[in-house]
Amino acid sequence: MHTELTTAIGTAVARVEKLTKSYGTGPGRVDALAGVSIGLERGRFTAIMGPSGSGKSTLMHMMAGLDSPSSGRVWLGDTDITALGDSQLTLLRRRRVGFVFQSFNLVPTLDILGNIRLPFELDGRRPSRDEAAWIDRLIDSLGLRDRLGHRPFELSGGQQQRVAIARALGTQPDLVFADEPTGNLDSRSGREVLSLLATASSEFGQSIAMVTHDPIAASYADRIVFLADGVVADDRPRSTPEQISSLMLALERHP
Ligand SMILES: Nc1ncnc2c1ncn2[C@@H]1O[C@H](COP(=O)(O)OP(=O)(O)OP(=O)(O)O)[C@@H](O)[C@H]1O
Repeated sequence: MHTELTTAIGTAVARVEKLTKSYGTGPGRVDALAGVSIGLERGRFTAIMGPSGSGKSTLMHMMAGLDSPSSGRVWLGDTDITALGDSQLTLLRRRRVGFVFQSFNLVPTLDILGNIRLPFELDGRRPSRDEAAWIDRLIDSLGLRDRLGHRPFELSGGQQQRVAIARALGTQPDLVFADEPTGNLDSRSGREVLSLLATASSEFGQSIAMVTHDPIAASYADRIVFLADGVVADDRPRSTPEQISSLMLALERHP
């Protein structure tokens, strides 16, 4: 039993146990998460799906240390992040977590290279030689080489999201959280971004957790965790968009 538990912790890049989050009190109380226990495997691309209001963003915020749960525990690697204070959480997010948002969240006054290097700047250090080589490789594989001196507003949405991906992958974080990363993109740029995320995981072993309600986006993931009403309603290996759509429809009809 003890060995099994140790193994489970060793292979999970992140883990939540009996996680609950409630907003408000009394009759107006909303139980956004009502007892979620899951582990995300290291090096895998996991999608978190579910109808609107099912608790996806809440779960992501708890796992990324952006908000604290009402009860339960969250581990990133073997760090119990529910035990950390604000300044420790800030450092953890900066060093061990990467973020890709629907709205790109690039800094408009910095050029593309400045945006990609921002996590290092915030950490008060320059990339090491190996990290600089890795960033260089990302710049080429994301097709950003001839854009480095441009500002974000000069780039298309798809290009901006590629910058955000380079920024998130640059520090080789334990886990990259992607929140509806294709929500603001046309379908072609969206597919490109999804392929890049899938490649980051399959080729470079980057662990990724993506929140989405798009079955096509979720079909790029190795695993799909379905939430409904704040609990895990289903948990599937890689599936087709059609299979994912019918599961979503069933959840929306019979939550
Ligand atoms: N700050 C808050 N105050 C009150 N209620 C909240 C707050 N944040 C979320 N909720 C509620 O918690 C529940 C889960 O919200 P959450 O944003 O996690 O869902 P979601 O699955 O991400 O939805 P969507 O797909 O629409 O973004 C919803 O009922 C929501 O209204």
